[in-house]
Amino acid sequence: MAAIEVADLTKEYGDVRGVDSLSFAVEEGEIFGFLGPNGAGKTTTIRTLLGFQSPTAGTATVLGADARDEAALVEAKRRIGYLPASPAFDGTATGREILDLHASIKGDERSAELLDLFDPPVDRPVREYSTGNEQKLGIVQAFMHDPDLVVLDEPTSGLDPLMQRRFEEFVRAERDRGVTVFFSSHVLGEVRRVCDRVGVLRDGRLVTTERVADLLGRSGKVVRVRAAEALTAANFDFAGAHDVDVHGSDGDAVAEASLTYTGDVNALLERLARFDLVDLAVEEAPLEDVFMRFYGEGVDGSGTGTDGESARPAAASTGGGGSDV
Ligand SMILES: Nc1ncnc2c1ncn2[C@@H]1O[C@H](COP(=O)(O)OP(=O)(O)OP(=O)(O)O)[C@@H](O)[C@H]1O
Repeated sequence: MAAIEVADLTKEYGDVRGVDSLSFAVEEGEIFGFLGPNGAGKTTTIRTLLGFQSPTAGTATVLGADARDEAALVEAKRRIGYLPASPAFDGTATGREILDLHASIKGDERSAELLDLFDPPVDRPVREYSTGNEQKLGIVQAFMHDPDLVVLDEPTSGLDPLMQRRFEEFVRAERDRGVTVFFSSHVLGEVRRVCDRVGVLRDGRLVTTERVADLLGRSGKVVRVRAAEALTAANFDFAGAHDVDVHGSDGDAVAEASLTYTGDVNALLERLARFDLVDLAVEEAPLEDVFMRFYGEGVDGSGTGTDGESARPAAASTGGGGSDV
């Protein structure tokens, strides 16, 4: 049985479409990343899954419980951990009081261990917490009753890089213990390091669900060439070469070129062997480029779009920079 099953799920807020006919499943014991630009419908999906709002159409089950069946969901939630996008803790309570309350409702198998790891200042009232500390308290709360399924809405927003890495290691270790983790994220580096599979949402619709390894494998390699001779774009006019960029031609002692390559690597080496090479680097395509193809306008969702250039304006509109989108 899948830990989460969503079939034709639609949620409308009056005239506003939250999500539209989503169908996907999250298998037990996997880490599933849920990605999409602002307003794509990630939080809507999560809130509908957990029964905080009812779907307009379609079905969702979590640990076998129908999200519309309150009694079944209450039972299932004992085995579910949840970190909302903006945890709304009672600001007057201390972190410890909040965890104690959670323990009285869902149990406490491991808060001591989690507090050692994430270390929010539990003796202070939450209104004095920084955003990151609030997030750390939320992570402790989500995992302290040792749930089978954990649903996390942007769990690392506000965490410093050290804590982000600690969280990533922790989540992978949880997966290795058999815990299912479903989390939404904008941080592609994190998704790449942590997730087994991803679902990509855009405008309320699922553009793809795919294994991260397959996504990267299919997206090709970034190839950088330095040669002790003039190069022109025509030198790279062969099957599998895209986005060719050549610097330095006649008159320069060394010319450089970069391209994205999606073909057979032996054929690439055969081609490159014709040049007097000074240096060669073949790297995995950055996940940013891969996702921009899905996020960008006019991509059909088949996952085979390769026009990274036309997708870039949409990248800017997501407000992200660096590894965030
Ligand atoms: N309570 C609501 N009432 C009306 N519209 C809503 C409500 N909640 C969400 N929406 C709309 O539904 C769409 C999806 O929003 P949602 O918050 O699910 O996106 P998201 O992917 O989580 O975005 P973000 O990355 O910014 O958190 C948006 O158009 C949003 O404006």
